[in-house]
Amino acid sequence: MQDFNPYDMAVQQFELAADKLELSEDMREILRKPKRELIVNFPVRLDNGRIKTMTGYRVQHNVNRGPAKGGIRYSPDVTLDEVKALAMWMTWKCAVVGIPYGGAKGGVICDPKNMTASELERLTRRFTTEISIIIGPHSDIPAPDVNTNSQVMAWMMDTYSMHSGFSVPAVVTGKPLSIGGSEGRNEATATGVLFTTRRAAQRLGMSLKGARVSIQGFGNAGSIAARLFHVEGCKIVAVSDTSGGLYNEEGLDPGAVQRHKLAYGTVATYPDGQSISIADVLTVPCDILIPAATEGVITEHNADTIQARIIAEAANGPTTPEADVILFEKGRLVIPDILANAGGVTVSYFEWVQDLQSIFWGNEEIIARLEVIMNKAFDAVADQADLYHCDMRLGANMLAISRVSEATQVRGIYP
Ligand SMILES: NC(=O)C1=CN([C@@H]2O[C@H](COP(=O)(O)OP(=O)(O)OC[C@H]3O[C@@H](n4cnc5c(N)ncnc54)[C@H](O)[C@@H]3O)[C@@H](O)[C@H]2O)C=CC1
Ligand SMILES: O=C(O)CCC(=O)C(=O)O
Repeated sequence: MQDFNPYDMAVQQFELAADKLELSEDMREILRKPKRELIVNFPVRLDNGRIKTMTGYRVQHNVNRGPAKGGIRYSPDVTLDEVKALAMWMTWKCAVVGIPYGGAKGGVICDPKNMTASELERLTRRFTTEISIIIGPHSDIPAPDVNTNSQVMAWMMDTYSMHSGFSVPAVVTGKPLSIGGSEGRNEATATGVLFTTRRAAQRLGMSLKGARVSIQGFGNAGSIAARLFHVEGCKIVAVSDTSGGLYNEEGLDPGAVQRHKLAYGTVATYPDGQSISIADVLTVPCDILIPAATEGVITEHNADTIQARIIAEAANGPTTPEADVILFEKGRLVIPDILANAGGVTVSYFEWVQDLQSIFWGNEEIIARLEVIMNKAFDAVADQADLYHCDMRLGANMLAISRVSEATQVRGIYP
């Protein structure tokens, strides 16, 4: 894993699709690099009175189909190349589900688990000020990602609004409902994973009732997926977080596991299951695997041992191109990240539209609209994959890249 570079991987995936599309070298030159990369170093006062200089990034990959859109992550592991990869994947994701955005992503190198709420608030407010030169409701709209949540979005919205002199709710999505957030956004990523998995299961003639599900990562995407798949009738046989994994072939109660995590900080010590390693969660006997943590976890070293029939990528970039080849040869159906987890950004789009109009929709309407978009995108990607006899990642990337390339072409390139 030492040499793993998410941006190299994203470019490799891009070139595979560009080759298949016979995309011109000129167009590749435009699409392969991010449009803007902002690096900010900024001081944050810690609770002990000391100042720590933090480094953060905001990268806008492409804005030809609309304003840049994408989450902000807080983690000690954030790098510029990771943010560049995530921004590129956002461009393809928005194109594949047909919402009018380009792609962006942001991140701050920090250790949020060892920071107090007031330190995180000061960090967020200062970071927002630093990147306010490129974000805005019509230019670049952040959202939550790893280790950020609706409270962080509220601080971002408030800080941006303080500088504007009036409230600008549409500058971020994933906000609390009380300040212009949307019904359904918190559950949206996992809901989209469920909708696309349902569609995949239908294609395979597989029932979700009683299907065994293993989930890596138990945060926003993973824990809510556990709940929704459980309600769907699936058996959640394994879960994990950074402290370890847990397996129970009879099925875990996601609500009880979540309460345990809230009380003890991890799922790994939940008593009603057998402790397994973080790596084993990917390879336990199951029908559906949901990587919902981080990049580069399914590689040529473990792809062969994955038993799931469907791999629904809630996480961004969990599977390397080498692993994709193995999984395809073994007949595993991978629902690629830019499709499987696009429910999050789709409901973010609904939130932004509602904020701009100051008219708000009910949860039922949100879910119904989301299902239409996810099903349509799934079918388009599956048809593309069938047509080109390739896996769904290549199908999704081809579809997305052709849409972005068409928008770029039609807008014209200044000589
Ligand atoms: N939150 C959202 O709306 C969206 C999130 N995603 C992606 O989903 C993934 C998870 O994001 P969130 O759930 O929002 O983050 P989160 O911060 O709420 O949860 C992340 C979870 O992953 C666990 N984790 C991290 N590294 C791990 C590892 N190596 N092995 C096992 N567990 C590990 C953490 O302990 C935590 O439980 C990320 O790839 C993110 O980019 C994608 C689309 C939207
Ligand atoms: O909701 C959004 O705008 C973006 C969420 C995100 O960062 C992602 O889809 O990876």
